[in-house]
Amino acid sequence: MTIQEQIEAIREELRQHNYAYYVMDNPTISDFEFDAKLKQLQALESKHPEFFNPTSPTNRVGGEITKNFETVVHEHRMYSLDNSYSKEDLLDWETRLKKAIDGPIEYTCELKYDGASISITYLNGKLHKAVTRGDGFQGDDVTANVKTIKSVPLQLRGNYPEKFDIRGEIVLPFDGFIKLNEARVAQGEEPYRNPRNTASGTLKLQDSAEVAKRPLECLLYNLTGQNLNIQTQMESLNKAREWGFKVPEIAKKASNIAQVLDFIAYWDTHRHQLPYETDGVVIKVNSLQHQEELGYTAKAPRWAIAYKFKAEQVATRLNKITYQVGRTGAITPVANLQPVELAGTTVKRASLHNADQIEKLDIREGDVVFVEKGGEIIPKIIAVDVTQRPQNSKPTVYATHCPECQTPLVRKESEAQHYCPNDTGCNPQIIGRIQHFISRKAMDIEGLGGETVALLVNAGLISNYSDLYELTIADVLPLERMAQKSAENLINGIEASKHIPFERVLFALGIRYVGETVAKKLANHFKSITALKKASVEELMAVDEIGNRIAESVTSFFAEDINNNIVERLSTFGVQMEISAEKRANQTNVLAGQSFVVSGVFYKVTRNELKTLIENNGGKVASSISSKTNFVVAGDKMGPSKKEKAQQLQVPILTEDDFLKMLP
Ligand SMILES: NC(=O)c1ccc[n+]([C@@H]2O[C@H](COP(=O)([O-])OP(=O)(O)OC[C@H]3O[C@@H](n4cnc5c(N)ncnc54)[C@H](O)[C@@H]3O)[C@@H](O)[C@H]2O)c1
Ligand SMILES: [Zn+2]
Repeated sequence: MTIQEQIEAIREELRQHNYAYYVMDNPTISDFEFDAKLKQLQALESKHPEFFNPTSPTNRVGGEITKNFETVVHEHRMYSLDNSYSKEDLLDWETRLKKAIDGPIEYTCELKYDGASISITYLNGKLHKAVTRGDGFQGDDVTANVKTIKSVPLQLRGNYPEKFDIRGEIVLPFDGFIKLNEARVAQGEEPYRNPRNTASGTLKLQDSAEVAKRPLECLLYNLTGQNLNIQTQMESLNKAREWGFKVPEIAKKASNIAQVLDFIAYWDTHRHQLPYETDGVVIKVNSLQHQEELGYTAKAPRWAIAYKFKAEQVATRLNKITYQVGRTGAITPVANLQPVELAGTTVKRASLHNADQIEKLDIREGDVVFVEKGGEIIPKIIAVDVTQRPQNSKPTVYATHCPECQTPLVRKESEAQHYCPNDTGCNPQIIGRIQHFISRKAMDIEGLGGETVALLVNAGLISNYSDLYELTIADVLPLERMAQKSAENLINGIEASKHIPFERVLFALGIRYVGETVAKKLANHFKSITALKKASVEELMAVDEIGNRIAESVTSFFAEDINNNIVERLSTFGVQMEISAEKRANQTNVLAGQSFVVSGVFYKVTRNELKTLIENNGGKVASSISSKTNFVVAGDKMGPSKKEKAQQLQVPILTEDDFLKMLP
């Protein structure tokens, strides 16, 4: 390969990774590997300036726009940041600054929040538009989604300029990320990999109601605009905070690189106590006058630099690989480690994901492994120190049988995970399913906890959730730590759950891939378990947002006699197996197959009521106008760009009254 071909090959590879990372939110290599490749390219390009190309990943912001949202051109470009990894890098930067600026330079140090960049325009104190960074020149209009974030003000306070852009990072704090993943795992889905990609993926969901359920945060760090009458970066942070934005109080002024290094050293360890992910420090020249003099390169401001924290790593011994069985029978391999301190916690276990991962890294029991806590919450093994491998070491043979019930494991062709197929006879699956059934978002049975479920199963009192409804006080009294009062509470709690609405019962059944939202959709569409049971894969897939995977999972659930028997028993005990008469009275299918976009301010009903009306009558609500939109319901103050788009695509525009007449 010639040097030119080599350069082109790395450029192409990096473009692919940029696409996977920014557009698909599903990177296939680690950031560390990505940065190393980018550095390699930078080195080659600077040695061979004759092969300069303005579209090289070294000269461009990595993101792209998608086709799912309206494209908006940024009035002020959005840049990336140059990276530094050492004191030397920072001193080099300072030297470059001093060549351009006379006199003392003041810095601000801020944390580098790890999420997705956003630019929000405010007009006369009102949120006007929120746009992703995209390729830096233009991005996706995700206003509807950003408006669901509670910490983003829709109306500002105090003395704000008439027009400005504010930039920041949309992040998903750790606790929200963990809860989201617990819910996914409980539904038999693969957990999300890290908060950053999840935040970015959430921002690009089409359904803003779904976005509203995820606890995103928006942390702001930059004001951009004309005549803002602000002199320094520090002042802009303070102003933004006054106007009502969420601006972390962590930022600090520094008058030299030594003070910058103190800030870095402090946060390198203390950042682990923050509720959200950070991956470095951003150092900016404080004076906006100086910033203007320094300007920008093709990709980044010269007046700022990011210092990246090293992901913390330690070496420790892997004592044993064990296998866990989840509620849905999914098998997760777990590395049991020699306990070791990492990023402020003691790590004893690390996730091994699946068989492919173990094979790829050739991870073996007895190996010394490198464990990293990067973007992921659960530490992971990134490499094996083969030089320390014991002489008698043998490659890992992945479990062939369920560790709990000894049934041979199965693996579907397109899936990475192995499963124990013995769903009715495998203890953790039996217990897990009942635990899911009684959980807060499902049947919410008061007085019954996960541990008691395990006790009941192990005592042979129940073997599936329908058995709960036959329990008596006398049955449960002999259990460990069970008194008369708690036994009564338990039985009353089970009795009360007979009033839980059908959509939650459907979720409680624990059909794989049928989470809360899907259960609601299916319940509203089919209205009863009898109708749902009869539905074919095609009929299921005709429901909005129900794909093949869910449809097949539902039909195979009802193909099992044992499941039908359990459902039948629940029904005879009085558990709700259809939507309530009251709900049914408010529902029709007159808008079936029609897609609506709602825009503006309404008088007879609120915007949310309008959306509910559309959905209850079988219609679909979308957030942006496309060729698939059947009607736009326009209230007062509908945005001019929406109006234009509707006219351009010849989508009929209805008034509030026009729409209400469509309903029975
Ligand atoms: N694994 C992969 O395949 C892959 C692919 C592409 C990019 N990446 C990773 O993405 C990163 C590069 O992405 P990038 O171009 O967005 O650069 P970046 O994330 O390193 O830095 C720029 C961004 O930092 C953000 N930021 C956070 N806090 C800030 C603050 N206080 N002040 C100013 N900006 C702040 C801004 O959104 C800004 O756009 C690298 O870490 C790279 O490893 C990974
Ligand atoms: Zn099993």
